Amino acid sequence: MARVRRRLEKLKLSTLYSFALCAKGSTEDHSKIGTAGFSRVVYVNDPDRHEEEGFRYPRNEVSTTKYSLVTFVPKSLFEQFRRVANFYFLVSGILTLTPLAPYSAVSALLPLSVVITATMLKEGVEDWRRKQQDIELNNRIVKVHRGNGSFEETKWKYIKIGDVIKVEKDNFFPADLILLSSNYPDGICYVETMNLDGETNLKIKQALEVTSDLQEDGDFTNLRQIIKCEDPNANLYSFVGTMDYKGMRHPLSPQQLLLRDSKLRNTDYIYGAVIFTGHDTKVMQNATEPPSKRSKIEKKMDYIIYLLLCSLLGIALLGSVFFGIWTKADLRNGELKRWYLRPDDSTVFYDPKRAPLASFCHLLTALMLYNYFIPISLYISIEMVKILQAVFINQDIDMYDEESDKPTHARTSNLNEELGQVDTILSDKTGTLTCNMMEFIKCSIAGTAYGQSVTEVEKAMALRKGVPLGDEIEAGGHKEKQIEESPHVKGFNLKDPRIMDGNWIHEPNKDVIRDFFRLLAICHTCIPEVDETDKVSYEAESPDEAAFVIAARELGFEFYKRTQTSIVIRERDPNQNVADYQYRKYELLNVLEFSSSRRRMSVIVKEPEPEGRILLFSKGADSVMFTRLAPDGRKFEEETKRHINEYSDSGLRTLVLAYRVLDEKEYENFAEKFRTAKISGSADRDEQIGEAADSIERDLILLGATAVEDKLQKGVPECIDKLAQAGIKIWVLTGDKMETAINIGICM
Ligand SMILES: Nc1ncnc2c1ncn2[C@@H]1O[C@H](COP(=O)(O)OP(=O)(O)OP(=O)(O)O)[C@@H](O)[C@H]1O
Ligand SMILES: [Mg+2]
Repeated sequence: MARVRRRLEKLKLSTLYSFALCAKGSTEDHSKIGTAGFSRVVYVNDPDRHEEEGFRYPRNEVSTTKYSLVTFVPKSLFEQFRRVANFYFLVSGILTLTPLAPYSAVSALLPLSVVITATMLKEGVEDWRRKQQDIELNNRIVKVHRGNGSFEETKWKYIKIGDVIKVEKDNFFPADLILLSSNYPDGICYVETMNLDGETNLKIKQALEVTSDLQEDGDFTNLRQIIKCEDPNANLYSFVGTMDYKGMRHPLSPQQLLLRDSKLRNTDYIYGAVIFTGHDTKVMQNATEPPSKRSKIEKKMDYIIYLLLCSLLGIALLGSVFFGIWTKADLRNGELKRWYLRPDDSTVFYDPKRAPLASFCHLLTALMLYNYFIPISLYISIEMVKILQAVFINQDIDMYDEESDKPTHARTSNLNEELGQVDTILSDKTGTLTCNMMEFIKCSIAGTAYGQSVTEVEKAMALRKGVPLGDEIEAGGHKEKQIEESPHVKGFNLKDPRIMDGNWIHEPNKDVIRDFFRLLAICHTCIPEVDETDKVSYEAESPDEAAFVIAARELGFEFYKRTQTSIVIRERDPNQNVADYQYRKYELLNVLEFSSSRRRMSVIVKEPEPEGRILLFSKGADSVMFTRLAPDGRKFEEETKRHINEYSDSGLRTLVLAYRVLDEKEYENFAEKFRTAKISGSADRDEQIGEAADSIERDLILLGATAVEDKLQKGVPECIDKLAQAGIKIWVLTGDKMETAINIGICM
């Protein structure tokens, strides 16, 4: 559900682009920078100055408990007496203190206090556990700069705004930080945000180029920076701010923001400046007080108790009325026919005129006498049943996963019975139902379809139609030979002798094929990692993009190196020895980042000499890309569209690739507009950036389309089948093309 919520949030934030990896120096012309809306000022490496200047920021100590020592008793008592029955027992308990009580007050108040104490104890224990967690968290250790380049181990709770801290591999960030540098020369680091959004793929963050050379402890001795940024808010995916450093103002984006509760991975260490602490951090801003969940049964129970209460009142009322009438008659006649009804032989009631009063007092007594109607142990026994149910659930061997050695875990026993009442399941698709391991399986280049592998959806459909999965199956509208499974590279399953092993050079449209794979090798935000044997692997935020760079590598266009201002690709000469490489260094001018609302991303690069052209490479959803083609860039439009439809019918995720050559003048115009938009602090900054990007991503020339498969996880179809048999509806959320989604749905 958290992921679903995040996604809805993502949709809402659709206009917030973050053009973070923008490569060109953005430091010029800082007179234009506005800082409207940036009320938070952080003096980096000078934490004491905030107080002197009158800025009050919270401490980094956090508390997630519901109660404190002082509030525990009143607050939890209040919670207890919000339950109807408990409140009723309280009232009737108080009444037993009066002389009207038919029994001693102890016998009414004792059981009530036992019930209340037991429940309060349970609350207290749960809250104590939370407190222990907080204490553990607040006392974790991190290295903080204490002047003269020395970093001292300090407890998390003592961290202040403006501190420079050093976080080491596999540790959590103690507060929200601005990344200053890492052990990598280009200032990148990898972050796992599982605690924030449940995603397991690593995210890449990158420091500003001006700070990324602060590589050693000693470099921080005289460091002075002023960061101005937005106020604390709960939005995990947006951040704007500026950093004044070395006499220049630089824009900050989510790319430099490291969030509390995320974890540093695959990076030895990073240096960061603290900008939000404690309850100001984004993750704490997101934490709402856990609502006390009430199951349907509990709500129904309240109704039943009201009903019982009404009957009780009815019975007591009826009894009292007759008591009044008969008593009056008896007293008047002086007969003692109904001796058992006669009021006490006291002066107050022993008078026929006082019969109504006697009757009223009888009502109160009756209410106390009959209160066993409402069982006081009701809540307790239901609580016990639920605890037992939770124990059974935890021990259920059918719900134990051998692979990960994990049993089920009932985190809250309040809602057990609700499990049987579920009628709709909302689920995320990518990564939840599917493996999130993209495989490049087909592509359409210059109107020709390549790739003969068979997708899961095609197999499922063939099976459904009763077509044997033999030599030939109908796939993608034309007959294809099914090729034997051979061990293949992870992320790459394109099988087509026409383009493999450098054979693409003999294809009629070889120039388009070359541009297609160059685009795949350049237009993305992946980071390469070269090992000792010169083998390249990739880290990517988006698994789709990882599949693209792997495909490009397998076909001889290896994305080899990325700096903030360049991309190097290593091309294998198709005519020559495999070991022969040609290095092509592209100057990276701008990255127009992907966002869910733009549904596309672009990269602007300058080719190496002799061509030296400025190129815009773009990839995105067919719905946005086809409308952006130039009239003379639509040569392969029809075939490509047809192939895309076939791919989506096979349940593949498709993207359209296109490019454009920019002339110098046009680029300069754009670059100026884009730069101004990026460093502006004004409210419509994002629109300005969007507009600038929009103005250049036009008149594109179509190259082709890619098709990537994301297999369903093991057991998903069976599980969904079982759920469907139980009459449970399933809603799946995805950003895929509709046809792809439908076909995967059918496959499920
Ligand atoms: N890296 C990318 N570059 C360009 N376009 C992309 C990229 N990733 C996705 N798209 C396009 O943008 C559309 C929306 O993608 P988005 O990633 O926002 O969907 P999503 O909500 O994440 O769904 P899913 O979880 O299935 O990926 C996709 O249909 C795709 O066509
Ligand atoms: Mg996606």
